[in-house]
Amino acid sequence: MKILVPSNVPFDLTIDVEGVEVAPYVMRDPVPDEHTDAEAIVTWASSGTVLRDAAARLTALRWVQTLNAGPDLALAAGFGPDVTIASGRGLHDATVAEHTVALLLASVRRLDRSLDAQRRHEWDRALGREQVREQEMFSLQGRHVVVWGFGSIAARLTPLLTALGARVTGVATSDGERYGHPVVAQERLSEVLPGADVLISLLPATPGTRHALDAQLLALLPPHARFVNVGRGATVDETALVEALRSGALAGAALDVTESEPLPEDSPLWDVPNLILTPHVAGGRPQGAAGFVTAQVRRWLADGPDGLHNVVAR
Ligand SMILES: NC(=O)C1=CN([C@@H]2O[C@H](COP(=O)(O)OP(=O)(O)OC[C@H]3O[C@@H](n4cnc5c(N)ncnc54)[C@H](O)[C@@H]3O)[C@@H](O)[C@H]2O)C=CC1
Ligand SMILES: O=C(O)C(=O)CO
Repeated sequence: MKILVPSNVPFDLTIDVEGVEVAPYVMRDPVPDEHTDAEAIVTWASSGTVLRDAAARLTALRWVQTLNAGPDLALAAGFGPDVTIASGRGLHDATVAEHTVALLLASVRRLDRSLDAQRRHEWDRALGREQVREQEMFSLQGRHVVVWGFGSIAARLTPLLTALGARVTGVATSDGERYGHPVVAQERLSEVLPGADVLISLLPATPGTRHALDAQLLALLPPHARFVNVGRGATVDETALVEALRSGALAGAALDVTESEPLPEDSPLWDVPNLILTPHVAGGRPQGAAGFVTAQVRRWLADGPDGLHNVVAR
């Protein structure tokens, strides 16, 4: 079996399995002609162009292993029906969960205002006084946090939130349990949101989640609430979000992801005062990628597509 593995990633991706030829390629460049007979390819944060090139030229391809938790780019690349796509679900749980907590605390403690004041060399005690106003700053102790798109990352995030004293309601595609946590179906979101202090979205980008958070749902959140998005930007109607933040219908938001990335220079999101932005950095590098891919290769050799974990398309 021949598997294409990127040679220019800043983490260990050594795959050493008997009977497997590892063919290196440079991520962001087209796959070299001598390796277009590969049966499998490992990708990480690859651009759509490279993935589409692979989809068009790798005629023997049967398996795409992305190291991203979100499979959206690989799914959109147009791989044929004989190609199994598996995601890197689980490889980013710790970093994304911690970044989510960082964004949430930054928003509820109005860290953005303190940092602005620091840059101006101002000791802004008004912030301390505003702490007593519910709208501005609050503690997570006893608060209700709704986590929408409850999966692997949410399972890692939940104990961090409960350690801060928050109560977590998970929302998924159907009622039941995910990773040992009870979850409610997305149809019940409108019942849950009026009692939420925080809404965190970890929704993947799928045709069904486009602009899932719209003006109607935003209007259900109480005015002191915060919204944090670490899933995908396309799941939010950004025009409605900006309107809710500017009108005071929503006290604050923190986003690691936006519908267009990089965020266009003329986007209104840059200048909304109660909005914190980080440039899609929650995930960073996958943790334990070499061990994960090696295990996936062994599963593939033993059972083919049926053996793979994290299959998102087949
Ligand atoms: N900002 C960043 O750097 C990163 C962002 N991500 C994003 O986080 C997402 C989640 O990652 P994981 O937890 O690993 O994925 P996961 O697949 O374990 O969990 C996603 C959950 O969302 C649920 N879901 C899908 N559509 C839904 C809907 N309409 N309503 C309610 N629930 C719905 C799924 O059933 C699943 O339980 C990824 O798809 C990716 O877009 C992931 C890693 C890094
Ligand atoms: O893994 C993902 O899906 C990410 O967004 C990381 O960049």
